[in-house]
Amino acid sequence: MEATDRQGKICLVVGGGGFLGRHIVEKLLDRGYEVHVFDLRETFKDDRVTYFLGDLCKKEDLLPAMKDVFVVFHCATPSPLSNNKELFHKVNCHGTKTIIEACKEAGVKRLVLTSSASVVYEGKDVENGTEDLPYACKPMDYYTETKILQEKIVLEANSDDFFTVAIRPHGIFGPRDPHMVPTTVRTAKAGKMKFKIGDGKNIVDFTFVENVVHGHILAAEHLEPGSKICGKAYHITNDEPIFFWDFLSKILTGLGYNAPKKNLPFWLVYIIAVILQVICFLLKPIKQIHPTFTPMTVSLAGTHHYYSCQRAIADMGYKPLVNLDDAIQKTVDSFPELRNTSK
Ligand SMILES: NC(=O)C1=CN([C@@H]2O[C@H](COP(=O)(O)OP(=O)(O)OC[C@H]3O[C@@H](n4cnc5c(N)ncnc54)[C@H](O)[C@@H]3O)[C@@H](O)[C@H]2O)C=CC1
Ligand SMILES: CC(C)=CCC[C@@H](C)[C@H]1CC[C@H]2C3=C(CC[C@]12C)[C@@]1(C)CCC(=O)C[C@@H]1CC3
Repeated sequence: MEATDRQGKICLVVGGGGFLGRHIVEKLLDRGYEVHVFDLRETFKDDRVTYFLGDLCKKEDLLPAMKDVFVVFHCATPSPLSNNKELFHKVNCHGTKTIIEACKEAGVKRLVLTSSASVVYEGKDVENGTEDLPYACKPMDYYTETKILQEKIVLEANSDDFFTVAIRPHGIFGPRDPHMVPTTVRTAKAGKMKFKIGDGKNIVDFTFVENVVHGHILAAEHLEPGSKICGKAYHITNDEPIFFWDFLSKILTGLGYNAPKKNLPFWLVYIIAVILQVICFLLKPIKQIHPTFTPMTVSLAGTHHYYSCQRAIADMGYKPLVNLDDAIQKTVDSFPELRNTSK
């Protein structure tokens, strides 16, 4: 899309106050779009942005933000590492249906959903997985369960006059990441990152946030009547699968922490995670506990899960803008507050 074509076009980023959302906002502004943000919380101020505070589950909150909007980016979610079944279903399922209703009522024609490559993951190895893989029959957590339902809702809404597409990133990291890097450092500081889970040879995709943003904007600019991307899902990765524990080690050593050297059997850690999950369930009426090591996170740490992005390359001309080594360095440099000062 030419620069002149973008002028006057309004993009709405639902969840634009979050990690990925704010990076999408910044890139849209750089490319000359007018940008609205819709979020529960105002996490930043920018005179170029019109910020709407509200709950995406309420159509009356959404409609004012949708006036004259060219495309909606929906990247809102409750925190993926929480375990609130009701909230996940409310926001990711009911909320997404509400966004679609509001789009149609406001005359918005385009919706780009941030889905997740994890919609096909159920704790077993996925090696160079394509978008044709079936959805997970037994999702490992409520987050994944609702991301599957959410993607189905959005892709099924695609029609001759309402164009939808789902972007499936995997393992997003980068500046202002609230999940990956802070959790890794917190786990290391707690002395729980001394061991690799499994043999340390499981290969995984980690995707730099700027590449995820690039995939989203490419999709929005290809989302036209008759386009082959309409109603489809696309993996967006760095296209550089890496040993999971090599990636974490680069992040940890880059921030001055020791990388795990020894190995623990995968099955042993997984059984401990299951026992922890049962204990947390029994304690729920007394105290909400969110352990870092859950069956899901342990599986992610001990199995292969990397995906082919050939469909995005072929259909949208996607190409990662930042390679993994540069991305890791940019990320480490962006977290001075997480650096190990005790060495
Ligand atoms: N972080 C990762 O590694 C991956 C994330 N994703 C997807 O990327 C998207 C963005 O994720 P992150 O930026 O990491 O999450 P985040 O937690 O940083 O941002 C989510 C935003 O959604 C907003 N939100 C939540 N409920 C809302 C509601 N009811 N109304 C309005 N706003 C609401 C939050 O306030 C927050 O600003 C999500 O859809 C997630 O499923 C997909 C693959 C990997
Ligand atoms: C074992 C351990 C404590 C590792 C520290 C890193 C983890 C916090 C991340 C490693 C893989 C990440 C991941 C996600 C969240 C953070 C990790 C578990 C997601 C679940 C985030 C939301 C998604 O859509 C899928 C991601 C898969 C990878």
